[in-house]
Amino acid sequence: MTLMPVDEARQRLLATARPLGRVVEEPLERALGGWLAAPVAARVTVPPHDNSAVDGIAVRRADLGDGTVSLPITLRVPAGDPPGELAPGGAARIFTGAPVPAGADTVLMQEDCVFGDGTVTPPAADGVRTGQNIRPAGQDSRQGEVVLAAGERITPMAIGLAASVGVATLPVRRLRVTVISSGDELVPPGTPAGPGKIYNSNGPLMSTLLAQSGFTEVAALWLPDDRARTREQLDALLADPPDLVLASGGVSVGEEDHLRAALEERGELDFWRLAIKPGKPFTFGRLGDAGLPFFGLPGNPSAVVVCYLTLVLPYLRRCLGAEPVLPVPQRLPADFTVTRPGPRQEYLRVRRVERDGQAWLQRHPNQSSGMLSSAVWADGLAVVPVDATVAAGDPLDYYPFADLLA
Ligand SMILES: Nc1nc2c(c(=O)[nH]1)N[C@H]1C(S)=C(S)[C@@H](COP(=O)(O)OP(=O)(O)OC[C@H]3O[C@@H](n4cnc5c(N)ncnc54)[C@H](O)[C@@H]3O)O[C@H]1N2
Ligand code: MOO
Repeated sequence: MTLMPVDEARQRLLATARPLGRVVEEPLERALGGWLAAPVAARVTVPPHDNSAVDGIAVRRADLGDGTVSLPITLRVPAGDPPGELAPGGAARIFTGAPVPAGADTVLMQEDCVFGDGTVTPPAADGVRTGQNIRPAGQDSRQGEVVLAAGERITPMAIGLAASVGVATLPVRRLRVTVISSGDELVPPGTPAGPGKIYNSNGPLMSTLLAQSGFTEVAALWLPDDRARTREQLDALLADPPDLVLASGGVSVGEEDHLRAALEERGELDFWRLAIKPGKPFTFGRLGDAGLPFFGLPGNPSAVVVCYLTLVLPYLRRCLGAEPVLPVPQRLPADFTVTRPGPRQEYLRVRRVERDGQAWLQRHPNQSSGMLSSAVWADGLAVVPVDATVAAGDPLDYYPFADLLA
Protein backbone atom coordinates (compact mmCIF):
# COMPACT_ATOMS: atom_id res chain seq x y z
CA MET A 1 0.00 0.00 0.00
CA THR A 2 1.47 3.34 -0.99
CA LEU A 3 0.86 6.27 1.26
CA MET A 4 1.01 9.84 -0.09
CA PRO A 5 3.62 12.02 1.67
CA VAL A 6 2.04 14.73 3.85
CA ASP A 7 3.76 17.58 1.99
CA GLU A 8 2.50 16.31 -1.33
CA ALA A 9 -1.05 16.04 0.03
CA ARG A 10 -0.86 19.58 1.42
CA GLN A 11 0.45 20.94 -1.90
CA ARG A 12 -2.36 19.18 -3.72
CA LEU A 13 -4.95 20.66 -1.39
CA LEU A 14 -3.47 24.13 -1.69
CA ALA A 15 -3.45 23.89 -5.48
CA THR A 16 -7.21 23.27 -5.51
CA ALA A 17 -8.04 26.07 -3.04
CA ARG A 18 -10.44 28.74 -4.35
CA PRO A 19 -12.27 31.55 -2.55
CA LEU A 20 -15.16 29.89 -0.72
CA GLY A 21 -18.40 31.17 0.74
CA ARG A 22 -19.73 34.70 0.53
CA VAL A 23 -18.67 38.14 1.65
CA VAL A 24 -20.72 39.81 4.38
CA GLU A 25 -20.23 43.43 5.39
CA GLU A 26 -20.21 43.16 9.19
CA PRO A 27 -20.34 45.87 11.86
CA LEU A 28 -16.95 46.02 13.63
CA GLU A 29 -17.85 44.08 16.76
CA ARG A 30 -19.42 41.25 14.76
CA ALA A 31 -16.34 40.90 12.57
CA LEU A 32 -14.08 39.73 15.41
CA GLY A 33 -12.32 36.44 14.64
CA GLY A 34 -13.42 36.45 11.00
CA TRP A 35 -11.24 36.73 7.91
CA LEU A 36 -11.03 39.91 5.84
CA ALA A 37 -12.31 39.40 2.31
CA ALA A 38 -10.87 42.63 0.89
CA PRO A 39 -8.21 45.17 1.85
CA VAL A 40 -9.27 48.06 4.09
CA ALA A 41 -8.09 51.59 3.26
CA ALA A 42 -7.92 54.50 5.69
CA ARG A 43 -10.71 57.05 5.17
CA VAL A 44 -8.75 59.71 7.02
CA THR A 45 -5.19 60.44 8.05
CA VAL A 46 -4.44 59.39 11.65
CA PRO A 47 -3.65 61.39 13.61
CA PRO A 48 -5.21 64.14 11.49
CA HIS A 49 -2.95 66.89 12.88
CA ASP A 50 0.43 67.12 14.53
CA ASN A 51 -0.59 66.73 18.15
CA SER A 52 0.84 66.89 21.62
CA ALA A 53 2.04 63.72 23.38
CA VAL A 54 1.87 65.41 26.81
CA ASP A 55 0.09 68.00 28.93
CA GLY A 56 2.23 71.14 28.84
CA ILE A 57 3.01 74.11 26.63
CA ALA A 58 3.65 74.51 22.92
CA VAL A 59 6.32 76.99 21.86
CA ARG A 60 8.72 77.96 19.12
CA ARG A 61 12.02 76.49 20.27
CA ALA A 62 13.76 79.66 19.04
CA ASP A 63 11.85 81.63 21.72
CA LEU A 64 13.44 79.63 24.56
CA GLY A 65 16.29 81.25 26.47
CA ASP A 66 18.57 80.08 29.25
CA GLY A 67 15.77 78.88 31.50
CA THR A 68 15.02 82.27 33.07
CA VAL A 69 13.01 83.82 30.24
CA SER A 70 9.25 83.76 30.73
CA LEU A 71 6.72 83.81 27.89
CA PRO A 72 3.13 85.07 27.96
CA ILE A 73 0.49 82.33 27.58
CA THR A 74 -1.42 83.62 24.56
CA LEU A 75 -3.43 80.53 23.60
CA ARG A 76 -5.14 77.52 25.17
CA VAL A 77 -5.74 74.35 23.07
CA PRO A 78 -7.67 71.49 24.67
CA ALA A 79 -8.02 68.16 22.79
CA GLY A 80 -10.93 68.36 20.36
CA ASP A 81 -10.43 72.05 19.50
CA PRO A 82 -9.19 73.23 16.12
CA PRO A 83 -5.43 73.96 16.23
CA GLY A 84 -5.31 77.81 16.13
CA GLU A 85 -2.09 79.78 15.65
CA LEU A 86 0.65 80.68 18.10
CA ALA A 87 1.86 84.30 17.95
CA PRO A 88 5.68 84.73 17.92
CA GLY A 89 7.11 85.10 21.43
CA GLY A 90 4.08 83.44 23.06
CA ALA A 91 3.34 80.04 24.58
CA ALA A 92 0.21 77.90 24.19
CA ARG A 93 -1.27 75.86 27.02
CA ILE A 94 -1.78 72.44 25.42
CA PHE A 95 -3.11 69.05 26.49
CA THR A 96 -2.34 65.47 25.44
CA GLY A 97 -3.82 64.74 22.01
CA ALA A 98 -4.60 68.41 21.23
CA PRO A 99 -3.52 69.71 17.82
CA VAL A 100 -0.26 71.67 17.87
CA PRO A 101 -1.01 75.28 16.85
CA ALA A 102 0.51 76.63 13.66
CA GLY A 103 3.81 78.30 14.43
CA ALA A 104 4.70 76.07 17.40
CA ASP A 105 7.41 73.48 16.77
CA THR A 106 8.05 72.03 20.23
CA VAL A 107 6.02 70.89 23.24
CA LEU A 108 7.34 70.94 26.82
CA MET A 109 5.96 68.87 29.68
CA GLN A 110 4.28 70.99 32.32
CA GLU A 111 6.45 69.38 35.04
CA ASP A 112 9.50 71.03 33.39
CA CYS A 113 7.96 74.54 33.36
CA VAL A 114 7.34 77.16 36.04
CA PHE A 115 3.94 78.81 35.72
CA GLY A 116 3.27 82.45 36.75
CA ASP A 117 0.22 84.64 36.42
CA GLY A 118 -0.54 84.28 32.68
CA THR A 119 3.08 83.43 31.97
CA VAL A 120 5.32 80.40 31.84
CA THR A 121 9.07 79.99 32.27
CA PRO A 122 10.18 77.06 30.12
CA PRO A 123 13.48 75.19 30.58
CA ALA A 124 16.71 76.27 28.83
CA ALA A 125 16.83 75.72 25.05
CA ASP A 126 19.94 73.53 25.43
CA GLY A 127 18.08 70.56 26.83
CA VAL A 128 15.19 70.80 24.37
CA ARG A 129 14.96 69.21 20.93
CA THR A 130 12.91 70.85 18.17
CA GLY A 131 9.80 68.70 17.57
CA GLN A 132 9.95 67.20 21.06
CA ASN A 133 6.67 65.66 22.32
CA ILE A 134 4.94 66.21 18.97
CA ARG A 135 3.28 63.20 17.34
CA PRO A 136 3.26 63.95 13.61
CA ALA A 137 0.08 63.85 11.50
CA GLY A 138 -0.19 60.54 9.64
CA GLN A 139 2.09 58.74 12.10
CA ASP A 140 -0.39 55.83 12.27
CA SER A 141 -1.97 55.88 8.80
CA ARG A 142 -2.51 58.15 5.82
CA GLN A 143 -5.78 58.66 4.00
CA GLY A 144 -6.15 56.05 1.20
CA GLU A 145 -3.40 53.82 2.58
CA VAL A 146 -4.23 50.11 2.98
CA VAL A 147 -4.16 49.44 6.72
CA LEU A 148 -5.50 45.86 6.74
CA ALA A 149 -4.78 43.31 4.01
CA ALA A 150 -7.25 40.80 2.52
CA GLY A 151 -6.87 37.40 4.19
CA GLU A 152 -6.00 38.85 7.59
CA ARG A 153 -7.62 37.39 10.68
CA ILE A 154 -9.69 40.11 12.38
CA THR A 155 -8.27 40.70 15.86
CA PRO A 156 -9.36 43.29 18.44
CA MET A 157 -6.31 45.33 17.37
CA ALA A 158 -7.41 45.22 13.71
CA ILE A 159 -10.90 46.33 14.78
CA GLY A 160 -9.44 49.23 16.77
CA LEU A 161 -7.31 50.26 13.79
CA ALA A 162 -10.30 50.11 11.42
CA ALA A 163 -12.32 52.30 13.79
CA SER A 164 -9.43 54.78 14.04
CA VAL A 165 -9.42 55.31 10.28
CA GLY A 166 -13.19 55.89 10.19
CA VAL A 167 -14.25 52.45 8.93
CA ALA A 168 -17.50 51.18 10.53
CA THR A 169 -17.98 47.82 8.79
CA LEU A 170 -15.59 45.15 7.53
CA PRO A 171 -15.99 42.72 4.61
CA VAL A 172 -15.81 39.25 6.19
CA ARG A 173 -15.70 35.98 4.30
CA ARG A 174 -18.38 33.66 5.72
CA LEU A 175 -18.38 29.93 5.08
CA ARG A 176 -21.13 27.43 5.75
CA VAL A 177 -19.62 24.15 6.93
CA THR A 178 -21.40 20.86 7.54
CA VAL A 179 -19.72 18.69 10.13
CA ILE A 180 -20.54 14.98 9.77
CA SER A 181 -20.02 12.42 12.51
CA SER A 182 -20.43 8.87 11.26
CA GLY A 183 -20.82 5.60 13.07
CA ASP A 184 -23.57 3.49 14.65
CA GLU A 185 -21.63 3.47 17.92
CA LEU A 186 -22.12 7.21 18.48
CA VAL A 187 -24.59 8.84 20.85
CA PRO A 188 -24.71 12.50 21.80
CA PRO A 189 -23.33 13.50 25.22
CA GLY A 190 -26.16 14.09 27.66
CA THR A 191 -28.04 10.93 26.63
CA PRO A 192 -27.53 7.44 28.10
CA ALA A 193 -24.85 5.39 26.30
CA GLY A 194 -26.04 1.78 26.05
CA PRO A 195 -23.80 -1.25 25.58
CA GLY A 196 -21.33 -0.82 22.71
CA LYS A 197 -22.04 2.87 22.41
CA ILE A 198 -19.61 5.77 22.86
CA TYR A 199 -20.19 9.48 23.04
CA ASN A 200 -19.68 11.55 19.92
CA SER A 201 -16.62 13.65 20.70
CA ASN A 202 -15.56 14.45 17.13
CA GLY A 203 -18.73 16.40 16.35
CA PRO A 204 -18.20 19.01 19.06
CA LEU A 205 -14.42 18.80 18.50
CA MET A 206 -14.69 19.66 14.80
CA SER A 207 -17.36 22.34 15.28
CA THR A 208 -15.26 24.13 17.85
CA LEU A 209 -11.99 23.76 15.97
CA LEU A 210 -13.82 25.53 13.15
CA ALA A 211 -15.19 28.15 15.55
CA GLN A 212 -11.68 28.81 16.90
CA SER A 213 -10.58 29.39 13.31
CA GLY A 214 -13.37 31.94 12.78
CA PHE A 215 -15.92 29.69 11.05
CA THR A 216 -19.11 29.85 13.03
CA GLU A 217 -21.78 28.86 10.50
CA VAL A 218 -21.55 25.17 11.27
CA ALA A 219 -24.32 22.58 10.92
CA ALA A 220 -23.92 19.15 12.50
CA LEU A 221 -25.06 15.90 10.90
CA TRP A 222 -24.86 12.29 12.05
CA LEU A 223 -24.68 9.41 9.59
CA PRO A 224 -25.30 5.75 10.45
CA ASP A 225 -23.10 2.92 9.12
CA ASP A 226 -25.49 2.28 6.27
CA ARG A 227 -24.64 2.89 2.62
CA ALA A 228 -28.16 3.70 1.40
CA ARG A 229 -28.88 6.12 4.22
CA THR A 230 -25.46 7.73 3.85
CA ARG A 231 -26.19 8.26 0.15
CA GLU A 232 -29.65 9.70 0.92
CA GLN A 233 -28.25 12.12 3.47
CA LEU A 234 -25.53 13.27 1.08
CA ASP A 235 -28.20 13.85 -1.60
CA ALA A 236 -30.22 15.92 0.87
CA LEU A 237 -27.07 17.88 1.71
CA LEU A 238 -26.37 18.52 -1.97
CA ALA A 239 -29.88 19.96 -2.44
CA ASP A 240 -28.83 22.91 -0.27
CA PRO A 241 -25.07 22.59 -0.22
CA PRO A 242 -22.78 24.22 2.34
CA ASP A 243 -19.37 25.56 1.24
CA LEU A 244 -17.40 22.69 2.78
CA VAL A 245 -17.96 19.30 4.38
CA LEU A 246 -15.83 18.09 7.26
CA ALA A 247 -16.55 14.49 8.16
CA SER A 248 -15.05 12.07 10.63
CA GLY A 249 -14.99 8.29 10.56
CA GLY A 250 -15.98 5.83 7.90
CA VAL A 251 -12.97 6.39 5.64
CA SER A 252 -10.80 3.39 6.52
CA VAL A 253 -10.92 -0.06 4.96
CA GLY A 254 -13.64 -1.67 7.12
CA GLU A 255 -16.88 -3.05 5.70
CA GLU A 256 -18.77 -0.50 7.76
CA ASP A 257 -16.73 2.41 6.43
CA HIS A 258 -19.29 3.86 4.00
CA LEU A 259 -18.46 7.51 3.73
CA ARG A 260 -15.58 7.23 1.30
CA ALA A 261 -17.59 4.82 -0.87
CA ALA A 262 -20.56 7.23 -0.88
CA LEU A 263 -18.23 10.08 -1.82
CA GLU A 264 -17.05 8.09 -4.82
CA GLU A 265 -20.69 7.52 -5.86
CA ARG A 266 -21.81 11.10 -5.36
CA GLY A 267 -18.68 12.90 -6.48
CA GLU A 268 -15.05 12.04 -6.86
CA LEU A 269 -12.26 10.97 -4.62
CA ASP A 270 -9.16 13.10 -5.14
CA PHE A 271 -6.83 11.27 -2.77
CA TRP A 272 -6.88 8.89 0.16
CA ARG A 273 -4.32 7.45 2.58
CA LEU A 274 -1.43 9.59 3.69
CA ALA A 275 1.91 8.90 5.31
CA ILE A 276 0.73 10.71 8.44
CA LYS A 277 0.42 9.44 12.00
CA PRO A 278 -2.20 9.75 13.28
CA GLY A 279 -4.51 10.21 10.31
CA LYS A 280 -3.57 7.60 7.71
CA PRO A 281 -7.03 7.19 6.07
CA PHE A 282 -7.34 10.97 5.46
CA THR A 283 -9.62 11.49 2.46
CA PHE A 284 -10.18 14.47 0.18
CA GLY A 285 -12.67 14.69 -2.63
CA ARG A 286 -15.49 16.68 -4.18
CA LEU A 287 -19.21 16.12 -3.93
CA GLY A 288 -21.87 16.78 -6.55
CA ASP A 289 -21.67 18.69 -9.81
CA ALA A 290 -20.56 21.86 -8.06
CA GLY A 291 -17.48 20.10 -6.64
CA LEU A 292 -18.20 20.76 -2.98
CA PRO A 293 -14.91 20.19 -1.07
CA PHE A 294 -15.17 17.13 1.16
CA PHE A 295 -12.67 16.29 3.88
CA GLY A 296 -12.97 12.83 5.39
CA LEU A 297 -10.97 12.71 8.60
CA PRO A 298 -10.28 9.45 10.38
CA GLY A 299 -12.57 8.67 13.29
CA ASN A 300 -9.85 8.55 15.91
CA PRO A 301 -10.16 11.85 17.79
CA SER A 302 -6.47 12.76 17.89
CA ALA A 303 -6.26 12.08 14.16
CA VAL A 304 -9.06 14.66 13.79
CA VAL A 305 -7.01 17.24 15.71
CA VAL A 306 -3.82 16.59 13.73
CA CYS A 307 -5.48 16.40 10.30
CA TYR A 308 -7.56 19.52 10.89
CA LEU A 309 -4.59 21.61 12.05
CA THR A 310 -2.03 20.43 9.50
CA LEU A 311 -4.16 19.85 6.38
CA VAL A 312 -7.70 21.28 6.56
CA LEU A 313 -6.83 24.62 8.13
CA PRO A 314 -3.91 25.31 5.74
CA TYR A 315 -6.35 24.63 2.86
CA LEU A 316 -8.93 27.00 4.39
CA ARG A 317 -6.27 29.66 4.96
CA ARG A 318 -5.30 29.46 1.28
CA CYS A 319 -8.99 29.74 0.28
CA LEU A 320 -9.16 32.91 2.40
CA GLY A 321 -5.93 34.39 1.06
CA ALA A 322 -4.21 34.11 4.46
CA GLU A 323 -0.44 33.70 4.56
CA PRO A 324 1.42 31.70 5.70
CA VAL A 325 -0.83 28.65 5.52
CA LEU A 326 1.20 26.95 8.26
CA PRO A 327 3.07 28.87 10.96
CA VAL A 328 6.86 28.80 10.97
CA PRO A 329 7.73 26.00 13.41
CA GLN A 330 10.00 26.48 16.38
CA ARG A 331 13.03 24.16 16.54
CA LEU A 332 13.34 22.69 20.01
CA PRO A 333 15.31 19.76 21.40
CA ALA A 334 13.48 16.55 22.24
CA ASP A 335 13.45 15.45 25.85
CA PHE A 336 12.73 11.90 24.68
CA THR A 337 13.87 9.34 22.14
CA VAL A 338 12.22 7.62 19.18
CA THR A 339 14.12 4.42 18.49
CA ARG A 340 11.96 2.85 15.79
CA PRO A 341 11.78 4.69 12.46
CA GLY A 342 8.30 4.72 10.89
CA PRO A 343 6.95 5.00 7.35
CA ARG A 344 4.61 7.87 8.35
CA GLN A 345 5.42 11.45 9.37
CA GLU A 346 4.39 11.50 13.00
CA TYR A 347 2.78 14.41 14.83
CA LEU A 348 3.47 13.89 18.53
CA ARG A 349 1.43 15.51 21.27
CA VAL A 350 4.09 17.42 23.21
CA ARG A 351 4.54 20.13 25.78
CA ARG A 352 7.20 22.83 25.85
CA VAL A 353 8.98 22.80 29.22
CA GLU A 354 11.79 24.94 30.67
CA ARG A 355 14.71 23.16 32.28
CA ASP A 356 18.15 24.57 33.18
CA GLY A 357 17.24 27.82 31.44
CA GLN A 358 16.45 26.02 28.19
CA ALA A 359 13.26 24.99 26.39
CA TRP A 360 12.66 21.28 25.70
CA LEU A 361 9.88 19.22 24.17
CA GLN A 362 8.29 16.67 26.46
CA ARG A 363 6.18 13.94 24.87
CA HIS A 364 2.99 12.59 26.38
CA PRO A 365 3.68 8.92 27.23
CA ASN A 366 0.52 7.75 25.44
CA GLN A 367 0.24 8.77 21.79
CA SER A 368 -2.75 6.54 20.96
CA SER A 369 -4.80 8.22 18.24
CA GLY A 370 -7.96 7.09 20.05
CA MET A 371 -7.38 9.35 23.06
CA LEU A 372 -7.88 13.04 23.64
CA SER A 373 -6.53 13.45 27.19
CA SER A 374 -2.99 13.58 25.76
CA ALA A 375 -4.10 16.28 23.31
CA VAL A 376 -5.49 18.30 26.22
CA TRP A 377 -2.25 17.80 28.18
CA ALA A 378 -0.19 18.90 25.17
CA ASP A 379 0.38 22.51 24.09
CA GLY A 380 1.45 21.65 20.57
CA LEU A 381 2.65 19.13 18.01
CA ALA A 382 6.21 17.99 17.26
CA VAL A 383 7.05 16.41 13.93
CA VAL A 384 9.08 13.23 13.55
CA PRO A 385 9.99 12.86 9.87
CA VAL A 386 9.44 9.66 7.89
CA ASP A 387 12.08 6.97 8.59
CA ALA A 388 13.72 9.06 11.31
CA THR A 389 14.82 8.17 14.80
CA VAL A 390 15.19 10.80 17.50
CA ALA A 391 17.95 10.95 20.12
CA ALA A 392 17.56 13.03 23.27
CA GLY A 393 18.53 16.62 22.40
CA ASP A 394 17.77 16.32 18.67
CA PRO A 395 15.93 19.42 17.41
CA LEU A 396 12.39 18.87 16.13
CA ASP A 397 9.87 21.14 14.41
CA TYR A 398 7.33 22.18 17.04
CA TYR A 399 4.01 23.88 16.32
CA PRO A 400 2.29 25.38 19.38
CA PHE A 401 -1.50 24.95 19.16
CA ALA A 402 -1.82 28.70 19.68
CA ASP A 403 0.22 29.36 16.50
CA LEU A 404 -1.67 26.76 14.49
CA LEU A 405 -5.00 28.28 15.47
CA ALA A 406 -3.96 31.96 15.17
N1 LIG B 1 -7.45 -3.06 8.74
C1 LIG B 1 -7.18 -1.78 8.97
N2 LIG B 1 -7.80 -1.17 9.97
C2 LIG B 1 -7.55 0.11 10.24
C3 LIG B 1 -6.58 0.80 9.47
C4 LIG B 1 -5.95 0.14 8.42
O1 LIG B 1 -5.11 0.69 7.70
N3 LIG B 1 -6.29 -1.16 8.20
N4 LIG B 1 -6.29 2.09 9.80
C5 LIG B 1 -6.51 2.47 11.19
C6 LIG B 1 -6.33 3.86 11.35
S1 LIG B 1 -4.73 4.41 11.27
C7 LIG B 1 -7.34 4.71 11.65
S2 LIG B 1 -7.01 6.34 11.96
C8 LIG B 1 -8.72 4.25 11.75
C9 LIG B 1 -9.66 5.22 11.05
O2 LIG B 1 -10.81 4.62 10.68
P1 LIG B 1 -12.08 5.41 10.16
O3 LIG B 1 -11.70 6.77 9.72
O4 LIG B 1 -12.81 4.57 9.20
O5 LIG B 1 -12.93 5.66 11.45
P2 LIG B 1 -13.90 4.67 12.20
O6 LIG B 1 -13.50 3.29 11.95
O7 LIG B 1 -15.27 5.09 11.91
O8 LIG B 1 -13.50 5.07 13.68
C10 LIG B 1 -12.22 4.94 14.21
C11 LIG B 1 -12.31 5.08 15.71
O9 LIG B 1 -12.76 6.37 16.05
C12 LIG B 1 -13.96 6.29 16.82
N5 LIG B 1 -14.84 7.38 16.40
C13 LIG B 1 -15.36 7.56 15.18
N6 LIG B 1 -16.13 8.65 15.16
C14 LIG B 1 -16.09 9.16 16.40
C15 LIG B 1 -16.71 10.29 17.01
N7 LIG B 1 -17.48 11.12 16.28
N8 LIG B 1 -16.46 10.54 18.30
C16 LIG B 1 -15.66 9.72 19.01
N9 LIG B 1 -15.04 8.63 18.48
C17 LIG B 1 -15.27 8.36 17.20
C18 LIG B 1 -14.55 4.98 16.48
O10 LIG B 1 -15.43 4.51 17.44
C19 LIG B 1 -13.30 4.13 16.33
O11 LIG B 1 -12.83 3.74 17.61
O12 LIG B 1 -8.85 2.98 11.22
C20 LIG B 1 -7.88 2.05 11.70
N10 LIG B 1 -8.21 0.74 11.26
O1 MOO C 1 -3.77 7.21 11.53
MO1 MOO C 1 -4.57 6.38 12.70
O2 MOO C 1 -5.12 7.89 13.38
O3 MOO C 1 -2.82 6.22 13.23
O4 MOO C 1 -4.88 5.75 14.23
